[in-house]
Amino acid sequence: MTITITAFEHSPDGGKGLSRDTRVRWALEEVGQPYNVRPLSFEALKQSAHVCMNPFGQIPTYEEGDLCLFESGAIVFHIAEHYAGLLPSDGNARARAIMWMFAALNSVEPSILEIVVVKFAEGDKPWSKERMPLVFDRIRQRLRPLSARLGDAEWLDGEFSAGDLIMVSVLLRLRMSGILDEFPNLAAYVARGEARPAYQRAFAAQLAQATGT
Ligand SMILES: N[C@@H](CCC(=O)N[C@@H](CSCc1ccc([N+](=O)[O-])cc1)C(=O)NCC(=O)O)C(=O)O
Repeated sequence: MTITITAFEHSPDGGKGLSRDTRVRWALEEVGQPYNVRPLSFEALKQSAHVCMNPFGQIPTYEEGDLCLFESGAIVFHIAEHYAGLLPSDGNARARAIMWMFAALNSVEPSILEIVVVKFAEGDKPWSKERMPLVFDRIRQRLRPLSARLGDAEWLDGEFSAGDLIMVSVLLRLRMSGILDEFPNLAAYVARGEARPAYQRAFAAQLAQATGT
């Protein structure tokens, strides 16, 4: 069945791959599933035609037959559940891969998103300058144990999985902050994710979308 995802018509990052459709594109590329994209303007995001698919008026969404999903983590999980290549067949290994998806979204991403809050939502507040170092320290409190756990392994738990896909896409948001470079094994882990042909194809597709090329 035809798969259609939504993405920004023009991503504010100019195609750096930071918007969350990139992780869905990546998952679809990893499992070899073709997909269409419905690009949306910021105005269209808030229109009823889209809000009926995502009550928060955001991208990405995922349509396949009469299934309609929002929430990039849930979309990647659905893809991983229904197409081979992102979750191990062994039951315990599969459960651990899903555990790492949740860890990325619930234990690591929130502290990283605080950077965006301080920069864009609170940038004009007198206290935002002193808040940023606190945000950075809370991110380090998450990256330290993650770095220790990964050690010199290639991926978080054996073969590359949806858990790594989500974790790498979460850590990519740190690129500009410089914090990732304080943890060389995490920086190398992210680079391994970016070097995957499926990621390269996903990145190229979102860049072409963002730049209209
Ligand atoms: N939890 C949801 C969050 C979805 C979400 O944040 N969507 C954003 C785009 S990805 C987040 C994002 C946005 C922009 C950049 N950037 O660098 O320009 C990076 C990431 C969106 O639609 N924003 C428009 C709105 O809320 O009105 C999910 O994972 O799907």
